[in-house]
Amino acid sequence: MTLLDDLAGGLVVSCQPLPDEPDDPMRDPYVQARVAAAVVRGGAVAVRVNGPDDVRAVRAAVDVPVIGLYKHGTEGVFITPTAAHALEVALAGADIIAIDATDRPRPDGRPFADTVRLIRERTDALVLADVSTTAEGVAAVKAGADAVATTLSGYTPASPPTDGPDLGLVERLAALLPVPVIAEGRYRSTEQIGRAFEAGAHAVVMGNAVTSPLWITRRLVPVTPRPSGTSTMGERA
Ligand SMILES: CC(=O)N[C@H](C=O)[C@@H](O)[C@H](O)[C@H](O)COP(=O)(O)O
Repeated sequence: MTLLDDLAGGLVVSCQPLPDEPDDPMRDPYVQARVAAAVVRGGAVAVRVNGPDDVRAVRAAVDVPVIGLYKHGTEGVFITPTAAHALEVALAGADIIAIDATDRPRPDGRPFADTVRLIRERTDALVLADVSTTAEGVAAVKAGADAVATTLSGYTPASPPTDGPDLGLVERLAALLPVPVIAEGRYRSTEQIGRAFEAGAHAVVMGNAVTSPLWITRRLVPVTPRPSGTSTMGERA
């Protein structure tokens, strides 16, 4: 039994501010901890959280596994790109560390397998390999990953962008790998969640569609007759 058994058949909710929005008002560890507490109350079996400050705050607020990552930059390998980032997020209280396991060069020059080894030596955390292709998933398991997630499909040169989730990748990985496969990336509906479990997912991660008021509102406003930015409030001063 590992912590990954706690995730089986469940919904994991990613509690993160928008990465490309420095002014996202949700960018605050206290806020993310309240969001995490709310999704756990709603039935989330685990939460996925970015950065040591948010991981620390969320860890103190919930009693489910915390999947921690540490985003650095927005280009190339940016999800927990180095062993140092991984160790820092483990120290902050993450039970499972999500790490980019694509075959692209890593900023510290250390192969993914080395990072996994170091995490094993220095922490009790499990390793979740974020991948974008089937081959990367297979390589990540060879390198020692405890679980594989489809997080990066659609965000690397090896995986063309799509509107919806990459259910095909979930199916291929689940058929091939001896470790849990976590479906992540652009899940927006109950129907998609069901299809991921049919494809063999161990758990499904949903992010912005649950936890980002900014992201959700920006998708709703364009279908209203009144475009945003037309308030008269500013004129009343
Ligand atoms: C590619 C990348 O950086 N993905 C990140 C991974 O941690 C997050 O930015 C996503 O919000 C999360 O994975 C889930 O989000 P959604 O369910 O909205 O796709």
